[in-house]
Amino acid sequence: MSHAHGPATPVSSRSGNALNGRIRVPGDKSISHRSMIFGLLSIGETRVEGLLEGDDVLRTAEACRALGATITREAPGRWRVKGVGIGGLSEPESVLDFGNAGTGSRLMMGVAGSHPITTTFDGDASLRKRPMRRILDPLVKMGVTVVSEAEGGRVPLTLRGPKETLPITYETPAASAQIKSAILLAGLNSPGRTTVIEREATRDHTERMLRHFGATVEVVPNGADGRAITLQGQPELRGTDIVVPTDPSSAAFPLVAALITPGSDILIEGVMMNPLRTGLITTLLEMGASIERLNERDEGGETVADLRVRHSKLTGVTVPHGRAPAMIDEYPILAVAASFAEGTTRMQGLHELRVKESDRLAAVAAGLAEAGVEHEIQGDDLIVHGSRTVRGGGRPVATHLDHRIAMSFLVMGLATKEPIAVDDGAMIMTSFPSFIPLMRELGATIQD
Ligand SMILES: O=C(O)C1=C[C@@H](OP(=O)(O)O)[C@@H](O)[C@H](O)C1
Ligand SMILES: C=C(OP(=O)(O)O)C(=O)O
Repeated sequence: MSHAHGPATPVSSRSGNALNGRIRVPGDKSISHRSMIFGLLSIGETRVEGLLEGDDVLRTAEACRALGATITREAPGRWRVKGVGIGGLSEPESVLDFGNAGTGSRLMMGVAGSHPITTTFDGDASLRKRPMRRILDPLVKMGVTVVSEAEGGRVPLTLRGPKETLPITYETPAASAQIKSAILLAGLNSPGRTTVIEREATRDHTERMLRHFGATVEVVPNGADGRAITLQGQPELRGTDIVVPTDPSSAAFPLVAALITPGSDILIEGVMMNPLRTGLITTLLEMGASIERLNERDEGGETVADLRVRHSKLTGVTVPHGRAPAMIDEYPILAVAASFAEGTTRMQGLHELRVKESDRLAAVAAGLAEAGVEHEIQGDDLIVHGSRTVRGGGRPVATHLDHRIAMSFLVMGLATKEPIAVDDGAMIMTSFPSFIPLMRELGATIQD
């Protein structure tokens, strides 16, 4: 598998073996990005175990270096970050290139934008299409100047931070942990209290890590599903140890592969079970999946469990919009599971999928069409009419620089009558570099 920015790498998968064995997927991408960022903003040394060494996270590490951190890799997954502390960032000498990474770029806009330096952000063709207004709007309220931006508030864009960042109270316009986190990270370099109000709770890794590094954060409920998060600005963050739990969004691929491949019985070790990340498991259990949570324990401040997953007869369900934040990255792979379920699965309210690495609603629908799966898009709902046997075949699925589209359809091909090809597997490097070897270890037939 080539580097994420090399030439397109076609990959295909075919059915054959049942999946068996025991694997551990890499560290969580959200926590890995944040480990580098909090390391940069701390005084002293942060030691990280289990860092995801995917392209997205490596870009964030590079950006943290450009802003003054000293970062060393001691062994696979074991990294050290010597920080400069809040207020101590230096102006980068060149453009910060975030590649494919929405999380890295958006969180770092909050970090760098809140410092009196000028910083330019850029990325690949996918990142250049993604909306950044959602981050720029609150940052402008905090006193940040948008020196330049590509049309429609996109990268490449340049920010200049104010002498003193203003604290704000801000209700996020979309259920997005990236918006919330960018504001809270900017609030770190502001003298007052910064409050983010979310109508629906999103992943809380930033809040947890703020506390872990010594900041004071108050979280109060807001309505039935929301939260108000208040940060006291200008704390002294102290470097600390982080053990990165494994990524449930990566575990989702072998998990669904085992559910749809007859005869399969696998164990995925130590998967993070943060309740704001387990919407896919909730949904699959409702569909009749055999997933056992074994040996629950604490790792690095998060509950983790070993998941035993067996081939299962799935049934279609309705997935309410309110569950979307807890499984936002898992809809492509859920659509694959739904293709093999008896009956109809209706996934409601997926507008945020349109602004990911690709328009995931459109990309999933196009892939399902190639594989002969009946489906519809109604407004922001994706409806999949499943069947216990799925044809597969068709032309190579267009992945549009989107790792999750690539991995989802490679998983599908493990259980279809005809093989499935994707036009480019290179982007898998952004979040799950060991995807193909791990799947092969379980017995999957994947060719690149
Ligand atoms: O904060 C994070 O680490 C992430 C938040 C989500 O994005 P949004 O905030 O855009 O929903 C998710 O899709 C992304 O993979 C990681
Ligand atoms: C949406 C994703 O990531 P990001 O926004 O960081 O590019 C993802 O990994 O599915």
